[in-house]
Amino acid sequence: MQLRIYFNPAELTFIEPPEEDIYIVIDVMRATTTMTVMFEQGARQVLAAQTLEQALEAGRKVPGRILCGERHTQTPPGFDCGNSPAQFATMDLNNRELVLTTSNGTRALFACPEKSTRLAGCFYNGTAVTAKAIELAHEHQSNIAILCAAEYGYFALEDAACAGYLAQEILRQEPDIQIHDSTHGAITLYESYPPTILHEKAQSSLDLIATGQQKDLEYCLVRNKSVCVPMVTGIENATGLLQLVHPASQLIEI
Ligand SMILES: O=C(O)[C@H](CS(=O)(=O)O)OP(=O)(O)O
Repeated sequence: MQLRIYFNPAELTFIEPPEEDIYIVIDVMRATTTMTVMFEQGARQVLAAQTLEQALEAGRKVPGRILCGERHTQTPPGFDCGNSPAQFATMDLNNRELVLTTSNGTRALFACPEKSTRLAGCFYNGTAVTAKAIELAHEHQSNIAILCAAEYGYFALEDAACAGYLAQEILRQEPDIQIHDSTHGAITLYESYPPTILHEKAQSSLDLIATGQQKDLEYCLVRNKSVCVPMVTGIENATGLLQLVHPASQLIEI
C-alpha cells in the first residue's frame, strides 16, 4: 500500500490520478470540517455543488433541503446558511439533506477521478478518516491519496499541515505503508505548524478572525473530536451534485 499527498488539486491535472485510489480530501477551513459537523448533527445526506447556480437549482428541486455555502467566507444571497461549523453545531439536522457549495473544498471533491472513493478529512475527524481510508484501501487492494483543497489555487498552510497529521496517523496505524517525498514534506510542516501555531499564522485563520468567525476555529483546529467520516457515494442524476453520506457502519471508537 502506498501513500501520496497532493498539496493542490492542480497537481492532479499533470498526472493520470488512479481511479482506484482512496482519496482523502482536506479543506480544514472550513468545508470538510463543516461536512463532518453536519453529519455529527444528524444529517442524512450532504450534496456538494461546484457553483452557486447548481446549488440553488438543487435546493429548489427538493423541498426541505437546507441550502448552505459561502463565497469569500460570506453566505451568498438566497442561501439559508453559510459554511460555519460552529453554526451547524448548534442546529438539529436530524435526517435533513443539505446542499453545500464553497470556494475551495467542494470543488476539490470534484477534482478527484470521477468514480473514485472520496472521504472528507480534517483535524476534527483525523483518526476516524484515516482508519476508514486504510480499511477501504485493504478492501480494494488500493493506495491512499491525500488531496489538499488549497486556497483559490494557491498553497494553503493549514491543509498541508493537516495532511502531515493524517499521514502520521496513517503511519501509526499502517507502519508498512510506502511513503513518497510529499509525505515527508507534509509531516515536517505539521511538526512546525501544529494547530496552535496555525491559529496565528494560517491566512485562512486570520481571515476568519478578521471577519468575526473565530468560533469556527474551535472546530477546524481541534484534533479527533469526531468519528464521522463523510464519504462520496455517487452523483445525483438530476443535478450532477456529489452525494455524501456518513454510513452508520463507519462509526468506530477512537
Ligand atoms: O468558507 C471558507 O472558509 C472558505 C472560503 S475562503 O476561501 O476563506 O474565502 O471556503 P472553503 O471552500 O471552505 O475553503
